[in-house]
Amino acid sequence: MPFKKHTRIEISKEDVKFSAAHFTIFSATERERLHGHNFKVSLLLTADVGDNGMCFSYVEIKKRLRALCETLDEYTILPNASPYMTLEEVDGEVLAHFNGETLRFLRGDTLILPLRNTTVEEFARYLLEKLVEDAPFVEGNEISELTMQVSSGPGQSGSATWVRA
Ligand SMILES: Nc1nc2c(c(=O)[nH]1)N=C([C@H](O)[C@H](O)COP(=O)(O)OP(=O)(O)OP(=O)(O)O)CN2
Repeated sequence: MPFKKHTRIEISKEDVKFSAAHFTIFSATERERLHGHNFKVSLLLTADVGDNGMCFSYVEIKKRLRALCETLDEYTILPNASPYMTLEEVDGEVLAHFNGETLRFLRGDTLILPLRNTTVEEFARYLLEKLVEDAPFVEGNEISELTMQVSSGPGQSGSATWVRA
């Protein structure tokens, strides 16, 4: 029976992470208070194994994951696609309007991302989409599946998966 051999590479290193402040919005009227996490980022990758017994050096993956984490590190992260909150930038501040109140943040401390919420599942989707944008990396290494996982603490995480069509 014909079959194709794949290998799975997992990168799950303590220093592949980003520290950020956020608050999860649960409904039009309910949210958490602002708080922070060290969000840990892991990647599970499926690719073909070459005749040299390797798919490709996972150093390349770690380099990209660390670079992606650096873009999110040490910010208050706000979603600009929330169904319940609107953002506006005024005089060097970001004003977040939610449920009749306004939260104010210094623009320089804030990262506004195309997310619906600042949840682990949305962070995972965002980071996966950023990684897959690197077509030479994905195409060049015959990667067939990628699963990006983001954890807000031990025992809780969200993930997003991309499968080659
Ligand atoms: N589906 C999701 N639900 C929740 C998320 C999320 O990202 N996706 N996030 C939160 C909160 O932001 C919070 O940071 C995590 O919730 P909490 O359980 O309070 O986290 P702790 O690290 O304090 O875990 P403990 O079990 O309380 O130690 C909520 N929901």
